[in-house]
Amino acid sequence: MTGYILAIDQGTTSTRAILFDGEMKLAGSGQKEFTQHYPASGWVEHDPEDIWASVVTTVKAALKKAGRNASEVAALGITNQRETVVIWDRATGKPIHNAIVWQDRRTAPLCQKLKNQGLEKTFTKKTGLLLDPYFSGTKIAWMLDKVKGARKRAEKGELLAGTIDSFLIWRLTGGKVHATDATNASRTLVYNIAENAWDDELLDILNIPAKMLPEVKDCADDFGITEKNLFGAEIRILGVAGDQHAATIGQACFEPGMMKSTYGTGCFALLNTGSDLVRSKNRLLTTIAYRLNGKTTYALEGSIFIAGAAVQWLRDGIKVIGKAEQSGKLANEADPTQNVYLVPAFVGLGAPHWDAEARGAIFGLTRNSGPAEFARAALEAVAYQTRDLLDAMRKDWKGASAKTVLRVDGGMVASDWTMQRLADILDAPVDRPTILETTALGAAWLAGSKAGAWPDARKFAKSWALERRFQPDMDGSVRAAKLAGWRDAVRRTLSV
Ligand SMILES: Nc1ncnc2c1ncn2[C@@H]1O[C@H](COP(=O)(O)OP(=O)(O)O)[C@@H](O)[C@H]1O
Ligand SMILES: O=P(O)(O)OC[C@H](O)CO
Repeated sequence: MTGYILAIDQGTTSTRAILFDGEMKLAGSGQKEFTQHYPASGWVEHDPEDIWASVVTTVKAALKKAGRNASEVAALGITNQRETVVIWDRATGKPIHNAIVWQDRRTAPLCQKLKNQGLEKTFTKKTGLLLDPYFSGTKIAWMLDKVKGARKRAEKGELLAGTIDSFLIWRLTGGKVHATDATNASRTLVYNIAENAWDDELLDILNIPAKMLPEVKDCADDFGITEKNLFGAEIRILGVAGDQHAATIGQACFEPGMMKSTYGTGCFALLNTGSDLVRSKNRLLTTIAYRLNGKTTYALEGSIFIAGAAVQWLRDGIKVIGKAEQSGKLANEADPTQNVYLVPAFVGLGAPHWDAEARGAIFGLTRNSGPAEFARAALEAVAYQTRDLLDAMRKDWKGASAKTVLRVDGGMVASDWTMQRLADILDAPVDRPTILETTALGAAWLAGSKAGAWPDARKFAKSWALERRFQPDMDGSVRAAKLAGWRDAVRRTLSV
């Protein structure tokens, strides 16, 4: 057996396949973007066939780049965009509808109806989540309601449901395995995170037949074997985790109190709380960080919907930059005496506000405000939002000490300006590792350690290497004034 481990990172806008060698170094990779479908305002869909095709193509590309065969791969790990959900035909493997993506807001009326019935407490107590369209459960209910004959067929056992990992496992194993892992299950709104089981009462409320749901396994577990004809040899699937959970593992945040934040399209911060299932009083989510050898580790999560997407807005929306990497330089040119704030509620606000109806706003414009002030406001918004999450985490759990160091990853951490401003606003150090593909690395570690080809968690954690630490360097009174301005801007943006 060789130590080559393959990771599939199935993200919101693209799929990446990465082959790591026995030294956990990148040996080859492939990436493919796919089409985003916006069939109505606030709706976001993916064609599951596009996703499947991108997976097959990128795996082949990664093997080819590395000059390796599938027979040399000891194991495969899958990590995926979370909450996005597919329903497919058990007999043919064909989806009955496009995948409904995590960003999709179509089930807001259903969530409101359930809230009006006083059910949010029940959902939160059992799942650690909130009644927001973000999560999979109401999306499954919507498809069962709207696709003709779907609920009857689901009741007869003809249809299967699952998050993207589950759909890929079904396809990769040629329809032999219908499974998911505990982290993906914990994002569905129908999984009891204290009992580690699908919850009959919640399934009943949403009218979802239990028989359409996958078996829930540990993150490092036996998820079946890929069909030989796909990649030329069978590969064992031994690791699965939602992308933010895989990044937590890839950043080696194995100890309670450790925290990572990933800055891609959105920003997702996870704080490891160990075996403590912390119930947030500040509208953070409680989630399963990972489940290994039957032992569940929990996390508090703050989810921000717009981070790098605000940089895309600078580039594609108001066209003040040509490339994302120009944003830091432009922000650096902003007039320090102007207090311009952007609240990027383009698709509502996530944690800790959860305001689906709020929309983006900009405050503090003067006749001198221009592209530089807009760029600074967009980048600073990411720092302010992370600060709001950290404050909420500290209020919720004593283990989140004032000494918390943030480990960061994702496309946006390439911006030194943003990382420095993040440290300044958090008043805490920000650590950028040498390996930025932490999500894929986390999935690879799950599979590699299960295969016995990669080191255990303790040794893996020792291999984490710092590229640069950003230390806070802002006067306390300046920080306080800036935070007061931000909080005022958010107050004026909220819809209620
Ligand atoms: N140098 C940079 N400065 C600021 N933002 C950046 C920079 N490079 C990339 N980004 C932002 O990072 C995001 C891409 O990160 P990535 O982790 O690939 O996202 P995702 O996985 O969500 O598609 C984009 O929104 C882009 O605007
Ligand atoms: O695909 P990403 O990296 O934008 O992550 C999406 C998150 O998992 C959504 O919860």
